Amino acid sequence: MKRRILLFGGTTEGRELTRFGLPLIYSVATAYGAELVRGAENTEIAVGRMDAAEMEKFIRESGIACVIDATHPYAREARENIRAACAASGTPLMRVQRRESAADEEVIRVKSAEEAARRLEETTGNALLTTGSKELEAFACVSARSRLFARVLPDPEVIKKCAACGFDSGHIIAMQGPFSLLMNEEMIRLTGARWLVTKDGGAAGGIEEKLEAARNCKARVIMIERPRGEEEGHSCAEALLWARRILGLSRPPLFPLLTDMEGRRAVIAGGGVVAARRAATLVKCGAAVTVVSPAFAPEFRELKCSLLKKEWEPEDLEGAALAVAATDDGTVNAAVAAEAKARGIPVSVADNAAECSFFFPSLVTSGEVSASVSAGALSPALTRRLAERLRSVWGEWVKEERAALEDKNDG
Ligand SMILES: C[C@@]1(CC(=O)O)C2=NC(=C\c3[nH]c(c(CCC(=O)O)c3CC(=O)O)Cc3[nH]c(c(CC(=O)O)c3CCC(=O)O)/C=C3\N/C(=C\2)[C@@H](CCC(=O)O)[C@]3(C)CC(=O)O)/[C@H]1CCC(=O)O
Ligand SMILES: NC(=O)c1ccc[n+]([C@@H]2O[C@H](COP(=O)([O-])OP(=O)(O)OC[C@H]3O[C@@H](n4cnc5c(N)ncnc54)[C@H](O)[C@@H]3O)[C@@H](O)[C@H]2O)c1
Repeated sequence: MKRRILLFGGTTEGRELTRFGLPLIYSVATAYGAELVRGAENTEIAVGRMDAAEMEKFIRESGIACVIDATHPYAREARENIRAACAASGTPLMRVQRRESAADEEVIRVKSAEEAARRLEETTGNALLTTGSKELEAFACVSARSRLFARVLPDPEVIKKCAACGFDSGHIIAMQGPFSLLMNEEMIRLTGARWLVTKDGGAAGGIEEKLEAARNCKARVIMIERPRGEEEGHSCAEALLWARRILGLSRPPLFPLLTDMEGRRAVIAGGGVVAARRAATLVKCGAAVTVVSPAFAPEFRELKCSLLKKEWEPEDLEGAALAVAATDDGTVNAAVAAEAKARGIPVSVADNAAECSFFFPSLVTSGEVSASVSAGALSPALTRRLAERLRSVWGEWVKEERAALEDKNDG
């Protein structure tokens, strides 16, 4: 049987992961969620909710090599079922989750939809609920129901549920996001909302557009916080790389963007063997290399670069054309990556391929003639082996081809 990835989606991240032609079974709760990924290459769609036992059976019977859980941060039950099914069937699992949105003092933060409803009950004025249909029952306790407008997905089941919760058609906005700032503003105006209720869905959930629209329309925001005690998930890029490595899938080759580093500042965080190897490559390319680290491997003695004996700090990236994060501390590497990206400096992160804005190549040189080897960041060990073979012949080949060209020009 063909080995495939089981992707639990229904979110922006889930949809994003259907774009790469991975062999997927895309599991989604509603027909509407399925509609959104129709036509995705290599993707079979499974509609409907499953409990843990059904998931385990599905995994065992469908040739599933690994599972990606990209369900909504609030879909706690689905997440627990997925975790249990993977543990029971011994299937590798990666959780994909968007980052939490930044705090805003103006926002009233609550723990649950029920608490949001209680807060609304203490207030007056219309409210636009953008928390989705699953949460609607919680708002049934609000006595003046005509104050409430529900923005939900245009799915027949969802509309039925709205009606069951007492929302008549004049109080339902059935539409698929993402919603722009202008659309949010218009909906707040149309409904005369003085309150906007939202979950903390992170950037991909359109939270920024909601918050700004509310500010502009002078509506107050009630935000339902994410369930506590939950670990941060991985990014789509990490999941993509992880799944490709597990299934041994290829990808289009990386495009080697050749850059003139002569005399330009390159900053490396970390002073171990990986840092030394990268420093050597950059020095060979004529870069002015600065290495920041509390300690340095012996390899640095031979290298012409500036050594700053201290822990890395953000200011170290000042004026850099290129950055490399190669400490043995993942938190420091992540901080280097974030700072470089904020400053628009390309950065390679030695312990996390998914966070790289460029990949450090294996460079094979003879004078100014270079070849760059890469295994598409899928197997650095393969890259290294191939580069070593090429290095053993490269100088000779360059010499021979130069001579052949000269013969041709002479003759
Ligand atoms: C080419 C080279 C340049 C250099 O480093 O100078 C290089 N890695 C080399 C060797 C190497 N790296 C590793 C091993 C042990 C592997 C094993 O044992 O299987 C070996 C082999 C060995 O050492 O023999 C471990 C490793 N590497 C990365 C991760 C993290 C991850 O993938 O997420 C981990 C796990 C770390 C951990 O466990 O924490 C990530 C990256 N390494 C890259 C470059 C980037 C893309 C390369 C491409 O496009 O193919 C990429 C994706 C990002 C980046 O760093 O820019 C150099 C060959 C030098 C030469 O000979 O010329
Ligand atoms: N991409 C690759 O080729 C590759 C290969 C092997 C390992 N790795 C990854 O790269 C990392 C580095 O590998 P290594 O073998 O060079 O490790 P290492 O242990 O030899 O060196 C780590 C260096 O980081 C420095 N450091 C620690 N905290 C620092 C801080 N706050 N600021 C600045 N420097 C700090 C240490 O002083 C040390 O010099 C590993 O943790 C591993 O995850 C990458």
